[in-house]
Amino acid sequence: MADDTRGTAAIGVTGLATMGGNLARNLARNGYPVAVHNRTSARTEALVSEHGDEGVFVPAGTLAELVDSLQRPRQVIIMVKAGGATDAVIDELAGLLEPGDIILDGGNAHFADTRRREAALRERGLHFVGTGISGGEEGALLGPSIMPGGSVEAYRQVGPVLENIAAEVDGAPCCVHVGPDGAGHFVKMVHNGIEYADMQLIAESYDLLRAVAGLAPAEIAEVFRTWNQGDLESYLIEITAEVLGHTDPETGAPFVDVVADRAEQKGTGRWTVREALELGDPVPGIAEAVFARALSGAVRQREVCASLPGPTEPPGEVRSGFVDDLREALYGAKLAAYAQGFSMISAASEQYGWNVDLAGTARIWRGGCIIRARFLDRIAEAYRTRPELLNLLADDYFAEQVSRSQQAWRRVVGTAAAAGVPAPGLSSGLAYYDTLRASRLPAALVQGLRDYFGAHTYQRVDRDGYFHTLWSGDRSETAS
Ligand SMILES: NC(=O)C1=CN([C@@H]2O[C@H](COP(=O)(O)OP(=O)(O)OC[C@H]3O[C@@H](n4cnc5c(N)ncnc54)[C@H](OP(=O)(O)O)[C@@H]3O)[C@@H](O)[C@H]2O)C=CC1
Ligand SMILES: O=C(CO)[C@H](O)[C@H](O)COP(=O)(O)O
Repeated sequence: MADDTRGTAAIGVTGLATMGGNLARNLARNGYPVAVHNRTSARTEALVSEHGDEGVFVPAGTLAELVDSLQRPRQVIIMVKAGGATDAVIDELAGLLEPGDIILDGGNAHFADTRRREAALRERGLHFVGTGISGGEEGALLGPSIMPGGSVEAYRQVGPVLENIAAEVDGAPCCVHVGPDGAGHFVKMVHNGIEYADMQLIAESYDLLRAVAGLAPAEIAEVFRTWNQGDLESYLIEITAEVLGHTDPETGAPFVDVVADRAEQKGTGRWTVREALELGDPVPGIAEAVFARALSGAVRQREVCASLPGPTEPPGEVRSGFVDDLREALYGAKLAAYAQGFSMISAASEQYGWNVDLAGTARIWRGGCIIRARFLDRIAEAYRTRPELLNLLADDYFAEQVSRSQQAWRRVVGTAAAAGVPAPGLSSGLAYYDTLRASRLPAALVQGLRDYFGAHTYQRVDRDGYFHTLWSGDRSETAS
């Protein structure tokens, strides 16, 4: 296919489904002649026939043709299914490329796979740039948020292209070199974890507005539209209003009522929680969101438990101000979820020596990506002024914000419990906040119990060292 165009394309894209096809168009629209390839060539042909007038496309029937059509050093973006498919494409490409060429994986790869791939390709003289890309179909076309990892040298070459096709906020591209090897995919994984938490909190708020305040979906859409004018302004709040305002054309029912109430997941939320457990850095809001999806899909368990009793006292009159309280609770819980995500990135950065710039991360999430939100400006500012900030909620601005919200947040969690409406995200966010601010935690008792049954020892508040009480003896204390 590509004989007459050999060596003419600036960059190649293989994998032309939703994301890769639109990313290729984005490159072409920005003036880059782009070589395009897909395992099933019908996709390549469709892309060129439908969008060939948007720029210069060089169709390739095979990966060898794709590589042949690229200027040196070659740059190839892979946008295929994560996992085995990505390995298969990398293996084939690596055999076709030369030292100094760059492979960029823009799929949702696990960062550990990216570390392995980067090390293996480095041995062969190839650069591997594991890159988080967020923004879905529209973002890929109009400007996503781009989170590239890999070496500084590779970024020097491919970075300007990525910055040109990324979303822009205040004149700055939503793309920054996140750090070496798997840093880009790690940051994208956490982005998705926050995405899970954020959507769960929004869903709980919708549920409360419906079950407690008695509003209809179209009315709730209006509430979200109003909320989107203030501190909560974000892409997810904006599209919540769209989805809730939509009516099923077939039945005339609210769209949200004809969709099965079982949330699916591809895995990045689960990965986030698993990695947080490994790092020992807690992300309860993200974990609750992952578990809430799993529980929604536990259909048989839900069936056998469906007749269990709910609150025996009828819910009282809905307080005036409940909707405002809920806005505050949602805001506070969202801040807690973002605080957890940033803390986790910071922990991984230390563990793997990535030196991730948290302010830069917040900046590139301000546009293009699914979790873009007005308050990311403030998060960027918080980490810019205090890069060593241990928890976002300890930043002066966010401490003030959350202290404004917390009383309403408590009322909402209490109302949800009294009404029997599950609110795991809102509740766990509040527990996270209260745990962080507690002067003394019951972890002391946990330590005592561990020592009682397993001689696991404990530390004391009044002197250094580890101690054990002879629980089944005379209960004297020994230093260990
Ligand atoms: N969809 C989204 O909103 C987002 C997706 N991503 C990530 O981007 C990547 C692409 O996503 P998306 O566009 O949705 O596409 P899919 O994840 O649905 O993957 C489909 C693409 O992968 C190709 N493919 C699958 N198996 C193989 C294989 N063994 N060898 C070669 N090619 C293969 C398909 O080729 P064929 O046409 O021949 O089947 C097709 O081009 C994924 O890693 C995804 O996780 C990232 C951000 C957002
Ligand atoms: O990467 C994304 C956006 O940033 C995808 O939309 C995300 O993978 C969706 O995940 P899931 O299917 O698990 O909800």
